[in-house]
Amino acid sequence: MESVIVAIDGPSGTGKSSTSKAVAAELGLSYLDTGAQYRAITWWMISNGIDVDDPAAIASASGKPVIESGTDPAAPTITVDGLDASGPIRTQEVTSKVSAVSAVPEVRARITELQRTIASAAAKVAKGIVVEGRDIGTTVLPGADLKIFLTASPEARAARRSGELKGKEATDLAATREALVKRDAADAGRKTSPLAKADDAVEVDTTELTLSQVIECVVALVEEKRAAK
Ligand SMILES: Nc1ncnc2c1ncn2[C@@H]1O[C@H](COP(=O)(O)OP(=O)(O)O)[C@@H](O)[C@H]1O
Ligand SMILES: Nc1ccn([C@@H]2O[C@H](COP(=O)(O)OP(=O)(O)O)[C@@H](O)[C@H]2O)c(=O)n1
Repeated sequence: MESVIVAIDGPSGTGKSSTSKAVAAELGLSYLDTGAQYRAITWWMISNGIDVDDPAAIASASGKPVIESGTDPAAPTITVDGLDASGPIRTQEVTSKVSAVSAVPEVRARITELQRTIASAAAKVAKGIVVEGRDIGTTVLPGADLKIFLTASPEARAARRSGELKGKEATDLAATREALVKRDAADAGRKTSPLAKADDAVEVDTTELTLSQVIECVVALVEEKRAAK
């Protein structure tokens, strides 16, 4: 069977990671979380004292960290210079600074190249890959076999996110919603490969859907594409 490349994009909290992981696991595909890569480079910048509001400083350091992603959907990994970054990349500090770092063109060029290398390797040696992010369908893999753009209301997304944060870092729903809307605006408003739906992407509004329903819908779309290949 030929390999399949699936691109899943959308704003924060629409269900990209949970859906992508489950679809990849169910169909025996690899999985790549590109947001984790942008978070990892942001974590490295913070840890190395680089001012995230100084795009020139970020650009000149952007080639330094070695970022590696493990693509098993059952146990995805992310390391920076060989160190496990899976915990530190989820802090509120990284979340609040990632949009500034990911808007720097040199950062995007470097991470995009890494993503394309991982996707083409998976297409050669495995059944294919599900890649999730913001610009996968538009910029990273414009030739993907299937492109999905997930959406959901800001209220639903904030409720999902604050449910996750409970017990970890105290935050209320309004603050979560505000931070999320601000990040969407930064991601959609940047010059280089902004968050956007590709013209040929299938849009799925997940506001009123359960996670299982979204997974089922995407699995059906992938199987349809595979059958037509
Ligand atoms: N359709 C859904 N209904 C309810 N909760 C969902 C749904 N999709 C995802 N979630 C939950 O919302 C949170 C954010 O999902 P996630 O997959 O991390 O989104 P994204 O990767 O788009 O930011 C997770 O806790 C996840 O379990
Ligand atoms: N393909 C991508 C993926 C993420 N990103 C950036 O990385 C950030 C974190 O992405 P994420 O997918 O981990 O975010 P959540 O949806 O999990 O909150 C986004 O807000 C973007 O700034 C990007 O610019 N391009």
